[in-house]
Amino acid sequence: MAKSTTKETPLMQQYNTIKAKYPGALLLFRVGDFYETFGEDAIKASGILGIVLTKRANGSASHIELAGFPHHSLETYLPKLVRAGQRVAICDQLEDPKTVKTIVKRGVTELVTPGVSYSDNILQQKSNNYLASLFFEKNSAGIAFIDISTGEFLVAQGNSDYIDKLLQSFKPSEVIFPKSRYKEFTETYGDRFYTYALDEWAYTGDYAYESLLKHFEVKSLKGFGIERLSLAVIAAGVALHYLNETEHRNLQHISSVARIEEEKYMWLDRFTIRNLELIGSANENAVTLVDVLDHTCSPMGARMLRRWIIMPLKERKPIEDRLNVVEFLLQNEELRENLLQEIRQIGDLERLISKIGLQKANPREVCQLKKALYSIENIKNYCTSSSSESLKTIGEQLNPCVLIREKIEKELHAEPPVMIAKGGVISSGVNEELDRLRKIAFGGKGYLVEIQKREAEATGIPSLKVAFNNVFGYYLEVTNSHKDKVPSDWIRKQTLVNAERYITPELKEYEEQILGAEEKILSLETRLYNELVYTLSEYIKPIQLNAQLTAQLDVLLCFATVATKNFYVKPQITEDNLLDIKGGRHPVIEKHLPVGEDYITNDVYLDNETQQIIIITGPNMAGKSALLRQSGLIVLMAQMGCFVPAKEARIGLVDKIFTRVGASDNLSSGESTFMVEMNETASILNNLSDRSLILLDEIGRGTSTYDGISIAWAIAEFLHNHPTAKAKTLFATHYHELNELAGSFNRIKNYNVSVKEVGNKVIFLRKLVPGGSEHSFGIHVAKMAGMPPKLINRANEILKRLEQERTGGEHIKDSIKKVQQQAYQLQMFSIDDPVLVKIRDMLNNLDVNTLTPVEALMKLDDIQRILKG
Ligand SMILES: Nc1ncnc2c1ncn2[C@@H]1O[C@H](COP(=O)(O)OP(=O)(O)OP(=O)(O)O)[C@@H](O)[C@H]1O
Repeated sequence: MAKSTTKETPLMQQYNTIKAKYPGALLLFRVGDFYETFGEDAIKASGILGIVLTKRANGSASHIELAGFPHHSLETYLPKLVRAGQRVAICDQLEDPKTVKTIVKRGVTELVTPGVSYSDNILQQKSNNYLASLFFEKNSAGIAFIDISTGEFLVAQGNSDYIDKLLQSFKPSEVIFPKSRYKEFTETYGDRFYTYALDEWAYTGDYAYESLLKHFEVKSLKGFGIERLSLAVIAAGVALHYLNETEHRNLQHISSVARIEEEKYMWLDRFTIRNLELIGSANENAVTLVDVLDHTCSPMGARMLRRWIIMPLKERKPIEDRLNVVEFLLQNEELRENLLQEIRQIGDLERLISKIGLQKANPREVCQLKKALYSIENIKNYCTSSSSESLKTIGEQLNPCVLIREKIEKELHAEPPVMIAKGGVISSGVNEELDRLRKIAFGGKGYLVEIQKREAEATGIPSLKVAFNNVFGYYLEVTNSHKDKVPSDWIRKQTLVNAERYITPELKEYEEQILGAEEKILSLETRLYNELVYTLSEYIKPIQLNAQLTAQLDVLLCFATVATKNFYVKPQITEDNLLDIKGGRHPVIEKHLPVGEDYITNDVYLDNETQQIIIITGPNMAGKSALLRQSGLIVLMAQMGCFVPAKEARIGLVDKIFTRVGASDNLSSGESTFMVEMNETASILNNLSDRSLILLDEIGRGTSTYDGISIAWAIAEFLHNHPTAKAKTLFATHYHELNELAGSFNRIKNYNVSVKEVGNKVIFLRKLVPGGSEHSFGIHVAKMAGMPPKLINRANEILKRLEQERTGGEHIKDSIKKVQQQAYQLQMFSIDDPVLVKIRDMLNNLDVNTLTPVEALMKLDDIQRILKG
């Protein structure tokens, strides 16, 4: 902003005072019918919104940048600013400009940030929009998640692994923490979150505790079960403090706070969430599990489905309850259809009731609430009259809130406008004064005709006319021929060529009434409407419960739908320590195979006694990763309460799923990805339990072959010999050397994903069969990738040679040297071809002993490029 050298205008003084109160926020400053931005804000806003940037004088010797848009476009522009990562303070005029002579009072009415927003245009319908508040001490941290658009408020406390996992699962749109902890935060949790750091003073136990007591109007937090979580309480208190700071004061819809009950949910570490591609993927275009499963028909259901996916259960009873309802719904198609039809009518009841709490609901939304409550009543009837105990329980808890439904029905116009200013919101018969004013304002014509008729008769002027103009309002017009009949108390206002215009006290009084009536109607309707919304806000809790139960039903119905669509079966949940999947499929890959290809089903059996660890070898592209992931997904789906893609599945409850995928060297990142891989693997080994499922995909491939084999070997051995936790493990690897493990450890078994060699070709059978596999077929994959035939032939020769040498007990290094020496004699490397000389030199310079498979492939790629010129 250009510095002012002279006195600022009063408007800019007011602007600067307000701007200073909201550091870091872009201030939208209401001036008349526009929201204006100034200085740096204007530069930013014009860039993000593509609106014109102008300059205007600010005092006599300076200028300031300016960009603005009409106030009614706020809903269009605000989301763009917030999505671009801006915190936006909306500054409104707090009094009617018509009623004040000096500068109108202004103040910020809302500070919208990525994590604190309830506008439909900013929020994604199917995802929650969480603000995470984090407070950490040395080894542990407290976290609170708040979604102001739905009223959810959750807290947890634990070590950084747990907090990290929660951040990955809940994907908050914004994370707040104490200012001094910025470095620590990014070091521990990464730099991918939108963050905002707050002053330290808010982070005190007493202040936070008091804020919570005050908000919930309680004497202690015992009722919420969070009293002892001192760090989480601080995080939660600061979350409320932040909402207050962002000018969100009507928070009755945040009606309770709950602890995330760690002991109820399966532990999915962050790699599992990412690697199994549950609700998102590094690759934006990838299809994820939620894309396949989501057949919900309400936004609340869609959001709940996402929560169920990232938080599968680990207690048998609630899982079976869900599965039984899905089974019941599957068997009762008519009920299913009826329920679906009603849920579709309900809309986003959860966010709607939040808006009522925030006093931001518009008349049409209140009308929608009424419709939703009718559907709730129908759902209640369907559920209570069904023969499923679980559905009956849901039905009994649903509350159609008949009293308020009737109140809305009676007081609100059946089809109200979105904006209250349009009028016609409150029905007639609700308020006598409103009815009277409406009669005056809208019944005017009849009244005027009556006056005209009466006066015409009284004066004997048949051509008497009542009309209106802007100069002196309503008047009576008399043609010159009748002028003499005009009564003496009429006041002449205008003389025309052929006529004269008069006003009377009666007309004047009537006119004032009409003009005042419209304004009065608007303010009366607004008052009555606000009173109605206020009454509704007393029903937040039962309506939130309705929303939650409907969402639950929606997800269960969705599970029934996908089960029929995708031929899933009901899994058997047991307390045994085994996994027995027959004919399992990958729920996502099976939906996206090329036309004509079928997904090959596979059996996987694991237990803690005989077959705890399976080493899966097989060529590249055989389907090892798919098999690992499908096993993880089937367990996860079963414990969500969903049917599974298999012929049969017996799932002994799993408490944690860990996934690790060997790092593919990321040369550009500069960090040792192998080191990262080892760190991550170490964290699994420290958190094992007897009911854990571990999926290891090519662990160790990020280093040289022998290192890799040794580490993979040691990990398998460790898992097998762990004194307390016989974690079930699927271990996919390229190293067939690991097949030797089965000889020494009785619970390690070898399997391979089979292929058939026909002549020089490999056909992928994709069946998991007992026994190890002989070789990797990596060269075959190189051929499929289109490498030159000469090169492929040579690679085959080298391979054969190496295998022969190794079976003769020779060291791999020596074998490679021999192969290199022989290379000179081969025709392919005829010395005078400069291209081939270059390739020869490249190969000679390779240190095969430390070469990783990825580097080898990259070298092959280089060679191919050289050959192609
Ligand atoms: N059971 C199956 N039925 C049909 N197609 C499958 C099956 N399993 C895998 N595929 C297909 O094969 C492709 C390769 O599978 P996957 O990535 O699991 O192989 P991989 O053995 O892990 O290979 P690499 O060792 O190269 O990582 C998959 O993308 C999928 O399209």
